[in-house]
Amino acid sequence: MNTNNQAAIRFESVNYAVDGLQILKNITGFFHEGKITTLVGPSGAGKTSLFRLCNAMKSPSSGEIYIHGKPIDDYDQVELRRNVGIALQNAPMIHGSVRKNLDLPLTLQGKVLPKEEENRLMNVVGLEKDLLDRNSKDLSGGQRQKLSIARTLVNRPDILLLDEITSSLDRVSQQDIEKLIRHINEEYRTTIIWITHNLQQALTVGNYTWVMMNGELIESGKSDLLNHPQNDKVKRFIKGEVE
Ligand SMILES: Nc1ncnc2c1ncn2[C@@H]1O[C@H](COP(=O)(O)OP(=O)(O)OP(=O)(O)O)[C@@H](O)[C@H]1O
Repeated sequence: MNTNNQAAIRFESVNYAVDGLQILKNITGFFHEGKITTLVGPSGAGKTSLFRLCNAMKSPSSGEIYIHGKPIDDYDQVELRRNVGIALQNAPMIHGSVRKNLDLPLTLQGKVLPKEEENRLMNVVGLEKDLLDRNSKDLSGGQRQKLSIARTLVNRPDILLLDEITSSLDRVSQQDIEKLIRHINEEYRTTIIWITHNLQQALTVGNYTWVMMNGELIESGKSDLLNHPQNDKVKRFIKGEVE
């Protein structure tokens, strides 16, 4: 298998330890370019830690990570953070208007986001442009999450890391966000890696899945593996016997 051509991110024997505690253990695997891969596993499995390595917030203790075939250390940090966007569970906002929050990635670079681009991004995520002048604290949970995704898209990342972005939302907003992420994936061919605790969501939105437990990548493949896991630990996790 030629993994280089297909891999947006590739891990080769990656270990990650903090203060002698082994958090990620010998991770080898890759995330398919242009596809949606979900990352599932019990609490504390190491999913968020893996994300921190993907955008170089942290470095592995040993092993190699490649982004589009190039070692992660060969990227300029700023370039890497633009290519690899991240959206978080609680969609953290700065004080002030929706516009101020949307423009933030460019403001931080001393640049201005053109009005047309603001309107386009609001439209992509399905937010009315009238909301731009509202205070971000007045948005609903679903709207905040859409704004957080729009803000991530400002830098046109080709890889998007999503950490539990729907877990605090009601069912309708959750489905709305799922639709939006599928749209972004199809329209821009963005590679999506999505941490979720919702196995049904992993089955419906993901093309592929990684199951992590206790710092290890236990099973990976097409999402359907969640219906027919091979590994006994994964079987127990799916039955809800491991939280
Ligand atoms: N900086 C750190 N110092 C010490 N321990 C850490 C640090 N970061 C993570 N850990 C530990 O590493 C393990 C994996 O944490 P991580 O947050 O990556 O798991 P997770 O799968 O994302 O969990 P959850 O689903 O609950 O968010 C946990 O036991 C956590 O306590």
